[in-house]
Amino acid sequence: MPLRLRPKPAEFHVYDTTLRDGSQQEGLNLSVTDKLTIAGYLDELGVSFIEGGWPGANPSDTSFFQAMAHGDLVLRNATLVAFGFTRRVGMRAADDPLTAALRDSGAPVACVVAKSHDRHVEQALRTTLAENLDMITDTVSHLRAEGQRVFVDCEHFFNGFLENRSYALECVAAAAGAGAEVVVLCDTNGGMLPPWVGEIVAEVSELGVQLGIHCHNDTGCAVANTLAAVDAGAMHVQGTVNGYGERTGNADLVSVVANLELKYGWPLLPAGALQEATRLAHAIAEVTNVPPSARQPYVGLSSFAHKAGLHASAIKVDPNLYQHIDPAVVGNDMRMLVSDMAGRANIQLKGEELGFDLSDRDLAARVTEKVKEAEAAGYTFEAADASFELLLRRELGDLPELFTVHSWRVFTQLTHDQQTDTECTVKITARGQSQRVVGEGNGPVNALDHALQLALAPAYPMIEKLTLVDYRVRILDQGHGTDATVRVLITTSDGRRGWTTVGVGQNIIEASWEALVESYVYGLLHTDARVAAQLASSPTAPAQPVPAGV
Ligand SMILES: CC(=O)SCCNC(=O)CCNC(=O)[C@H](O)C(C)(C)COP(=O)(O)OP(=O)(O)OC[C@H]1O[C@@H](n2cnc3c(N)ncnc32)[C@H](O)[C@@H]1OP(=O)(O)O
Ligand SMILES: CC(=O)C(=O)O
Repeated sequence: MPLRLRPKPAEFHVYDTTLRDGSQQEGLNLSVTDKLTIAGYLDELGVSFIEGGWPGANPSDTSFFQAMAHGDLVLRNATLVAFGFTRRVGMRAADDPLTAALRDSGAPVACVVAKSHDRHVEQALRTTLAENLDMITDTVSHLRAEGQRVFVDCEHFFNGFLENRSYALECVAAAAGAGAEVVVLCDTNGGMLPPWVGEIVAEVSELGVQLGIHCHNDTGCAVANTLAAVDAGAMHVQGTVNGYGERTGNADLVSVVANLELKYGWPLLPAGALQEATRLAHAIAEVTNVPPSARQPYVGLSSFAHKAGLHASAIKVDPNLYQHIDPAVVGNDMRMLVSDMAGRANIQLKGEELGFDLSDRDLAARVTEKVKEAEAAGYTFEAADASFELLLRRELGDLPELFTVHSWRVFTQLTHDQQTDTECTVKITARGQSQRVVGEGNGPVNALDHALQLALAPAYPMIEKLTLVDYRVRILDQGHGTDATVRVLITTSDGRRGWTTVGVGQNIIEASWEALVESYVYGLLHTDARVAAQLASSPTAPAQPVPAGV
């Protein structure tokens, strides 16, 4: 059925405010270097405008604009924007130091935030409605006369429109009349819903002014509200990468753009740039140090992860049966999850992903059964791809015995000087060499890890390159207190990539040991040249082994 879609306007702006509104998010703090790095990524993504911050408001924003003017980063796609507010009450724009900071920022565009809600003018600015209109006109005219392009963000526009429609419209008209290229209608408190935004934007469009939209996500509708505004005539969308921003954040610009490119069919970014969206969104998250949400639309780790057996069985026939787009279009990947909800198809597809042929229905059914039994006992393979591969290899008879553990023991004591020290003894045979080794550590897992490494190093010297990088414990049967069953997930790295293994037990040390041993077995299989050669000569060797990542 053909859907109603607005044709792309002749001019359309993708405006990013990650560096300004995004950095208003609680816990998100950017240095000048961070800002330059993020600006580089945004430019690579190909947004039309990058709002760099508020020059004059704080030293790091001022320095950022100085660094940009100095050529520390040269933008290839985007135009830099400096953000600020209208001149102060009772001043001339030409005399206001913050207007001067905008003018002198070196940015070709200034985005000026203006009050457009009468109550805000009277209560927050504590001035008259007429003075606020003059502040808008004076500031925009001054900056235009000084040669800057000007956009105006009308703060609290939607609430203002609902309370005093004619005044809100007067603010838009004043901005446009003074030379603002785009007047951006802001849902500053984020309380709007798509039908309201659509209706109001359509009505404001009648002024014949180029309109933009800036939405916050307080109703969970920031992206939907942005699209409603676009449908009603907006030609400029503001948002932030990963939806960063004040309170619940801003419209996620990647979702907005992906929707417009892929659903509306509007080319907005340079050719090929959307395919970099997942990489760039994650790279930006690395700089902001805010863990990316796995469930983020389009670019999240789970955006194309399939868990349910029914889904996988259809995906085996055609991935599009359970996906709204091809993940590659946004640079993401389909992932098959293995869990107790898996059917044969999940296991076959996951096996294929790892390079194993599980087309044999009986074999796939056997592995599925094993997975379900293990998951019922508390194991989880969704988060532990490496343990799933080992389970698969065991079932295929394709797991050589790399070492035999005869015994292990852990001993923690409080010393006379009130320190605890922990010692672990393991007895292991590896490549025909039997050893009894003692490892020390600051706790039992650390000591087990040291002892295991020491015991394996003579037979497998490369084991020293493997490091435990993450350790997570979870109680499975809450309410059992200290005799509960626990699940341990361990992530190990060889310096280039990581993998996760799982152990389960009523004894936390036993569960840790299991996960630890699995992590070293997996590590040796994938990093020790002699083990790899041994595997390659095995009759059930996978066609092209693909290491599982974390
Ligand atoms: C909706 C938004 O998110 S807009 C972006 C908001 N971002 C920020 O506020 C971050 C950067 N802000 C700052 O560093 C500071 O607030 C500054 C430098 C801008 C101003 O600092 P101060 O001079 O100490 O003022 P303060 O922050 O306490 O109050 C804001 C002042 O601006 C006035 N003001 C608010 N909006 C506007 C506006 N659109 N135009 C002109 N003046 C305004 C307020 O009435 C208040 O005036 P007052 O000092 O006479 O009370
Ligand atoms: C301008 C802005 O950030 C807002 O109104 O939310």
